Amino acid sequence: MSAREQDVGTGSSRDHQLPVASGRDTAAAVGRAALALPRLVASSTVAAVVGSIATIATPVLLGRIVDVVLAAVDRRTDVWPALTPLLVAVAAAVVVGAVLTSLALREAERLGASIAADLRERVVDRSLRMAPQTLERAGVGDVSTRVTEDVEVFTRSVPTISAVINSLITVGVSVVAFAALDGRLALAFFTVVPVYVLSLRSYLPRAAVLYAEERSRASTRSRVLLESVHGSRTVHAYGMGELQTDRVREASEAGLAAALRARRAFAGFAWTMNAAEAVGLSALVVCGFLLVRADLVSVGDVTAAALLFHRLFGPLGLLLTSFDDVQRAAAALGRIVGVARMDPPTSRVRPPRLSTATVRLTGIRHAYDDGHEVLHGIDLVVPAGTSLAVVGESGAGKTTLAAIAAGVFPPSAGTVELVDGDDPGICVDLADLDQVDLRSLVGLVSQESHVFAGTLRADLQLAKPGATDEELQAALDSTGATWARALPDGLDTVVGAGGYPLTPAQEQHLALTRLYLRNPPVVVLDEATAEASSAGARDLERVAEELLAGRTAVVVAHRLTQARACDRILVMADGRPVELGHHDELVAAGGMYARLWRTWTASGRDATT
Ligand SMILES: Nc1ncnc2c1ncn2[C@@H]1O[C@H](COP(=O)(O)OP(=O)(O)OP(=O)(O)O)[C@@H](O)[C@H]1O
Repeated sequence: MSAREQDVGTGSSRDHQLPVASGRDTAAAVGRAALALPRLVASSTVAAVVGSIATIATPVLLGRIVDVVLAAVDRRTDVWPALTPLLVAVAAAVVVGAVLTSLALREAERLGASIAADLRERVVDRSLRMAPQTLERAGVGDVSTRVTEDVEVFTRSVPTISAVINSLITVGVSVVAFAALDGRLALAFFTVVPVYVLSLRSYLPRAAVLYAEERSRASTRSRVLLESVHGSRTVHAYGMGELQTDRVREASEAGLAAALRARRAFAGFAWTMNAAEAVGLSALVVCGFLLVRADLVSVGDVTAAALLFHRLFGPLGLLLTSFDDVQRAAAALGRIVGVARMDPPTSRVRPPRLSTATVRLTGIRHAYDDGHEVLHGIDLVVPAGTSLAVVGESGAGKTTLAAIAAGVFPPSAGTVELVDGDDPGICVDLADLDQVDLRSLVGLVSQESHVFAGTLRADLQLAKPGATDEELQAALDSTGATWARALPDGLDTVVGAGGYPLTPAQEQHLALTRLYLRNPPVVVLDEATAEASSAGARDLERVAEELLAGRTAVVVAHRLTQARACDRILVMADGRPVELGHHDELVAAGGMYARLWRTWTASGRDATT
C-alpha cells in the first residue's frame, strides 16, 4: 500500500501538526522582519505620532474657542481678534491630521504587506526544505493552509492592524493631552481604565486559546478535504466514500463550533466595552460640572476634555471591534512564524564529490508511524556502477526499501551509506545530508512524477538551473524524448496544470530527462516506467536502461523485463530479502523469482521485448 493510500485511511494526527510559535516568538519574528525595513518603520511611526498630535489638537483648540467666546460675551468685547488665529489653527490641525493619518496608514499597510510577503517566502522555503517525512506526517493540508489561508488572514488584517496601531498612538497622545488640560479631569477618564483592564484580562487569554483553536480546526478541515480530493481514487477503490464524508462533516462541524465559541466570547467583551464608555463619559461630565462650579477649571477645559473623550470613542471602538481580527491575525501569524522559525535541516558533513558510488545498506529495519515493522533487517551492497532490481509481491516492502535507499526518510534502524567507487575510504551516511546535498548524489524517480506548471524549459531547469536551450534540447534528444520537438512552442511550451496536456508516459519521460540533466552517481527508480502502455513502458524502459549505464541503480521493477535488464535482482517477501542473483541464475534456481517470471511470461506481457 502506498503512503498516499495510508494517509487517506488514517488521516494525519493533530499531534503531527507543524509547530505554532508562542506570542513572544511571533512578536520577536515580526519585530525582526520590521527592523529589516527601517525606512518604512520610521515614516509610518513619525506620520502616526505627528498626525495624532494634530488630530488631538482640534478638541483642545475648540475648548480654547469656548473660553474666548465666553470671555468676549462677559466683557462685551470684539471676539474676532482672539478667535481668528484659533480658527486658522483648527483648520490647519484638521488638514495636517487628516493628511498625516492617511499617510501613516498607507505606510503601515506597506510595512505589513512586506512583512507578510517575507514570512510567506520563508514558510514556502522551509516547507520545501523540510524533511519529507515531517511534511508527510503533518499532511500537505497543514502546510498549504499556512501558506495560503493563514497568510491571507494576516494580509487581510494588515489595514486593521495599521489602524489599531494608529489608534493606540492616538489614545496615548489623548491621555497626555488630558493630563495637560487638568489632572482631575484626567482622573475622570481613568474611571474607565479598571473596567477595560478587567474585561481585557478576562477576555484576552480566553480569546487567544479560542482563536488558536479556530485556526487549528480550520487547518484540520482543509487537510481532511485535501486528503479526500487527492486520495479520491483510493476512496472510491475501497468504498470509503461514506467514511470520508463523515470525516469531512465532523471536521467542518468542529470548525464551525470553534468559530462560534470565539464569536460568542467577543460579543460579551464588546458589551462590557460599551458600558465602560458610558461610565467614563458620565464621570467626566459630573466631575467637570463640580470643577467648574468650584471655579477650578474653565468651561472650555471641560468642553475640550469631553470632546477629547468623545474623540477617543473612535479609536477605542476600533480597538474594541478589531480585537477579533487582531486575535485571528495573531493566531494565523503564530502558525506562519511557527514554520518560518523551523531550522531547515542542513548537512552535518561536507558532501563528498563522488563520480561513482557503492550503495551500502546495513541492518535496515523500518516501521511506519503505526509501529508495525515492515522491513526486518536488510544488509545489501550495490557495487558502484551496477544495477539492482527489486521485485516481489505487493506489500513486500519494495517501495519502502527504495525510499530508504534514496534517503526520502531514514530507516527506523540501520544506515544507508555511499562509498566512493574509486576510494573506499571516502564514505557518507545519507542521514548526515540535507535534501539539497542528498539529491546531488542520489536521484529519485517514482511513479508519481510531477510536471510543474510553467514552460518546458523551466521544468527541465529545475534539475539544472541555468542550463542553456542547447543543453536542454540535447538532454531531450539523448533520452529519446523526440515528441518534445513536436510541441507547439518547443521549450517555450507551457506544460503542467492548465498547460499543454502531456500523457503520463511523457511526464515520466520528462522526469527521467531531469534525472539525466542532474546527473547523480546513484539513481533510484520506483516503478518509474509503470505509467505507460506496454509499448510506452518498453520505450521508457529503454530510456531508463541508458540512464542507468555507468551509475549505481536501485530499480523497483513492476515489469520483469526491466528486472531482467539489471545486473542483479533482489526478490523480497514480507520485508525480507529471499533471493539475490542474476535473472538467468534465479530462473534456473526455480524459486520465487522463477515463479514470478513464469507468471509474467505466461501473461504475454513480454511480447514487446
Ligand atoms: N505510509 C505508510 N504508513 C504505514 N504503513 C505503510 C506505509 N507505506 C507502506 N506501508 C506498509 O508497509 C508495507 C510495505 O509496503 P511497500 O509499499 O513498501 O510494499 P511494496 O512491495 O512496494 O508494495 P507495492 O508493490 O504494492 O507498492 C505494507 O504492509 C504497507 O501496508
